[in-house]
Amino acid sequence: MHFAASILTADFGRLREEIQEAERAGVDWIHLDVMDGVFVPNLTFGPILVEAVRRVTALPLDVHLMIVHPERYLEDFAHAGADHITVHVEATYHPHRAVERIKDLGKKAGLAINPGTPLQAFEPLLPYLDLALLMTVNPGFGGQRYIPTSTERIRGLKALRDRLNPGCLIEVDGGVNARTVGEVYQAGADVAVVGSALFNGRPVADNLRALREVLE
Ligand SMILES: O=C(CO)[C@H](O)[C@H](O)COP(=O)(O)O
Ligand SMILES: [Fe+2]
Repeated sequence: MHFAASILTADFGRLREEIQEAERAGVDWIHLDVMDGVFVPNLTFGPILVEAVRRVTALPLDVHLMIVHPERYLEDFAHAGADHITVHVEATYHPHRAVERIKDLGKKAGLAINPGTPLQAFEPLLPYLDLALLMTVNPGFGGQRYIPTSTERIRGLKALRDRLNPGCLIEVDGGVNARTVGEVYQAGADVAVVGSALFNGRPVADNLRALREVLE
């Protein structure tokens, strides 16, 4: 399983050090949570920060857009250095158009769904996706508890993915920690986003090792 480190709960006053520590610890991707205060009840950052992070790491930048009408900003995030761009199916009238635009920009395209959205929302678009992101908390904040019914949804998504697009990665986001990572992995996740279980004041390497030990 791959780990995408979400910087949402990192110390932004020492973001360079936090990211470089995560890179040395062996995380696979850096996950950037973009929030607009409309789609979710929180505000974070935009392309300027993605560009700054691009300058401090060579790891793939996995940009999770929690913003309404994300098509307005796809080009900006692509130019800022995003490698993967994920939009929410609930945030746009035209998710297929957004996914095609991301691929035209030369980036890997992801589609995300909220915990309250039926899995079937993935069905028409799965053949076009590089990433299918399943939210396992309500988007907006780090450090929330994993919603237990998500595990069955991961299994369902894996069945859909295996049938419609075996090359698409299943990414799970929210509440992944040493207590939940085993069940997320067994249910079929390829990538786990981890925020507060990695950036919490303790060394990132120790935190990542604790997650990997569960999987062994
Ligand atoms: O998209 C997100 C929240 O909307 C974050 O990626 C997610 O919450 C990660 O943080 P944690 O691992 O602490 O749950
Ligand atoms: Fe996220």
